[in-house]
Amino acid sequence: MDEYRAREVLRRSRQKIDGIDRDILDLIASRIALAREIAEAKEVLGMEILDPERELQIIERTRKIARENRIDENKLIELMKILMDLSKTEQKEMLRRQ
Ligand SMILES: O=C(O)C(=O)C[C@]1(C(=O)O)C=C[C@@H](O)C=C1
Repeated sequence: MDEYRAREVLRRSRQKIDGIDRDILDLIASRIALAREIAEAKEVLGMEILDPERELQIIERTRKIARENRIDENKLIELMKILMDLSKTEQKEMLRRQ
């Protein structure tokens, strides 16, 4: 790869990463919106916010996907735990405000 091409690859790849980051953040916002809906449903059903069995399913699925894509599984699981923590914080906040 010559220097001209390397600069082009850097520029284009960063542009794609910016688009992907935007999509990831939009998807996180959609995930949180769904968690808010779930909080309402759980309240009606008299269910706890925390569902350890569901969280375990999500973690196991993440582990599988990490392995298939050769991504550090502990890091990816950490990321999913952060997303689930975000949901729970939002859910608690939502129910507190009611
Ligand atoms: O699926 C649920 O019951 C949710 O409330 C969503 C969610 C999640 O973020 O994926 C959050 C908290 C629960 O402990 C399990 C999963």
